[in-house]
Amino acid sequence: MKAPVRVAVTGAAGQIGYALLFRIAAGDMLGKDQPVILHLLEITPALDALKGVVMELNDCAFPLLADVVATDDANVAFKDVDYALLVGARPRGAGMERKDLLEANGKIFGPQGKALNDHAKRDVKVLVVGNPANTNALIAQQSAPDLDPKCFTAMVRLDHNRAMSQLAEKTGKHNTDIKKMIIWGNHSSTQYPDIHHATVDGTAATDLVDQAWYESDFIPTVQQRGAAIIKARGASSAASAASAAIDHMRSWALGTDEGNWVSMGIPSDGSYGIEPGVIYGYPVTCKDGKYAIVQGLEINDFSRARMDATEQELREERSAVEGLFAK
Ligand SMILES: NC(=O)c1ccc[n+]([C@@H]2O[C@H](COP(=O)([O-])OP(=O)(O)OC[C@H]3O[C@@H](n4cnc5c(N)ncnc54)[C@H](O)[C@@H]3O)[C@@H](O)[C@H]2O)c1
Ligand SMILES: O=C(O)C[C@H](O)C(=O)O
Repeated sequence: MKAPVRVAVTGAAGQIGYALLFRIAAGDMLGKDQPVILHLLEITPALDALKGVVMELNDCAFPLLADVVATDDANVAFKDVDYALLVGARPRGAGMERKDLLEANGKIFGPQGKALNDHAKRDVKVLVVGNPANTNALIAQQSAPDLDPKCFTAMVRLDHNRAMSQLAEKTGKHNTDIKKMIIWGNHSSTQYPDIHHATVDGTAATDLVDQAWYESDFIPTVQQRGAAIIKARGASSAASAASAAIDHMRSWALGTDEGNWVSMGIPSDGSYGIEPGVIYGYPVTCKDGKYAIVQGLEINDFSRARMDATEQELREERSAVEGLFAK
């Protein structure tokens, strides 16, 4: 049996937390041979609710769950952690854009970035889920000067999965037939779901669907899917968000499949002409616990305009939060 690894989850008593913890403890994220110690962070008023979640985790008698730490202190929650899923943040309501949450949520991520800087393992893998995820990840990263910026990522995997599901439905195929989907940019309504490199059961996706459907149906459906779920459910996505978080971390830790890639929000290194530093959705392959941007893809004018628009939004969000980077 492997030695246990430490996995921090913030907002552990929230909706996504409730859909996430039990799957991590069951081995869905890091494998059925990897014991985990869960470190659960909540705000003080939610500690009673968190106690109930811990009771339920214990009641599952998971073979892989080695221990649980439940706390309202980020310094305790991030002590020696190998993985950190930063979920704890307010969700948006109907009629809001995710960036409207920056004021309420941005201030959470400076102190948490600093606590990760001071206490986490030096190769910690951080996934920010709390919205607006890309810019919150930037705040955390900028507040952790002693950690490699590559430790910090934001979730666009839910968008990636949504895009695969839409394309599968349209072409009458299964999700598993879709390869090489891309979500470029921000987890927001400017994100650019790009099918120019995608294949469906080995055939180029662009040969199977027409431009009108791509432009006027597929792209807006994927961009607006979060809002559509809020409208239908009266609450933001939770189980699908938790599932995407599991997928993101599993790909990063255990690797991507040969001949395929996934989308991750990562600090831009300037690839594809994107402003260095902003946390931008890119196609990546993962191996040995590291991700690498897929290079050399041909970008046409249609894609370029959309990649630039979502980059512009990320630059604007960055300008709005520079005061929130913790020293
Ligand atoms: N990136 C994505 O694809 C994606 C998808 C779905 C939801 N989200 C976002 O995830 C976040 C959480 O959603 P939810 O539905 O679980 O919300 P929720 O309100 O059900 O739960 C959030 C939890 O976070 C806790 N919390 C608040 N501040 C905290 C802090 N400083 N430290 C620790 N915990 C804190 C709250 O007490 C609450 O229990 C929201 O911002 C939502 O918009 C992102
Ligand atoms: O849309 C939201 O606010 C929640 C989440 O980011 C989603 O995409 O479902």
